[in-house]
Amino acid sequence: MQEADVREILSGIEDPDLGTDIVSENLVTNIDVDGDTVTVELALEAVGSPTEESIRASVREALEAEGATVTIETASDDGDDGGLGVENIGPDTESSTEPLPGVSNVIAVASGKGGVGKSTISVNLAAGLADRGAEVAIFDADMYGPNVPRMLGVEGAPKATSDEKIVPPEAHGMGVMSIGLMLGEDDPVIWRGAMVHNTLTQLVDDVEWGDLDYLVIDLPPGTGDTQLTLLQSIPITGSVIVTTPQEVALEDARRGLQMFAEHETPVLGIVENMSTFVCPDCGSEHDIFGSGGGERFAEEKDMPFLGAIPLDPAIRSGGDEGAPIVMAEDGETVQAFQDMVSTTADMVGILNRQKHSQ
Ligand SMILES: Nc1ncnc2c1ncn2[C@@H]1O[C@H](COP(=O)(O)OP(=O)(O)OP(=O)(O)O)[C@@H](O)[C@H]1O
Repeated sequence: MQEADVREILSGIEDPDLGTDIVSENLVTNIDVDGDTVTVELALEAVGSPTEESIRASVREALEAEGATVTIETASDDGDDGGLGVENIGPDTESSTEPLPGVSNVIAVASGKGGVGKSTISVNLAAGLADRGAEVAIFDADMYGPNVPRMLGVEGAPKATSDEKIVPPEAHGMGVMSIGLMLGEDDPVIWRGAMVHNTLTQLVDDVEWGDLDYLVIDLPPGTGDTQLTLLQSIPITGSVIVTTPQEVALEDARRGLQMFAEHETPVLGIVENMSTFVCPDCGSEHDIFGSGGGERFAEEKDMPFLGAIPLDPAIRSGGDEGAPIVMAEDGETVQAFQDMVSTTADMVGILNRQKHSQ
């Protein structure tokens, strides 16, 4: 088999989302043929995305059908975009700077309104991605309610390296950094506000994140200065907007969306949290905050809907005990979170592949 034959075979494989073949899309970044052994490098970066898994599987299948022994490498395999000689991929191509070296994707989780479950979604999204083998860290930028350490069972102050970088503590295989780990519990809220401008950007820069597939950032609720500072200072791949089905929360989500639009930050989609409550005693369904509002909102705004998470006391207890429910064995709530993780990773993949094909 020659390189040209491999290219020919691969040009018969279609990207299920973009509708183009993976060769014209520039997804195939290198082909190496040694007798019957073929090594293909693909510019796939969204670890945990079922669609990207299926593209890998199609490549393998197509080449194996021609009798080749196949190795597939992706940009994320060595945690280092440069390692494959792949240039100009990933979310940072347009900005040309890479403020967070070694970080492939930055997902910001936002909400217009407090208390809608933004931290819960951030923690379960991050843990779900890590569970699929991705290198993940989570940054809790919510200085008014820094819940992430508790939700992941992290205590104590982070350590520092000799060159004064902060090493985030680990939980469930993820690095966890939080303003909450730097602040005393009794520090006044007004002081927290004053810290924002000075420290937030620096804090992200000063942390030794290592090579990451995903950095998940739990933004403070609302659409104010803090959020803007973060959006301006970090190359965000895309944001996840969390809302409840309730009308007031949707109104705030609209404002959140406006903020992202003004800063030209792509939105990955909308998550509806605290959707239907299934009574554990009688099994009947109750729409305590309404239902379907998030999905309708996503439709109205022509945004992807990333999933509906039920109102389930097990989510709260998992959060209180430092054990994100997405990692539990089974059940409808776990499945709802798993689906949200899949759809979000798929959306990250689409954004990256779109950029790559341009
Ligand atoms: N789907 C759910 N079912 C049951 N409890 C939930 C659900 N989502 C979140 N909670 C609980 O609601 C509370 C608030 O959630 P969380 O802290 O994630 O919200 P938040 O939007 O990040 O809040 P804040 O605005 O304070 O940052 C927590 O106790 C959490 O465990």
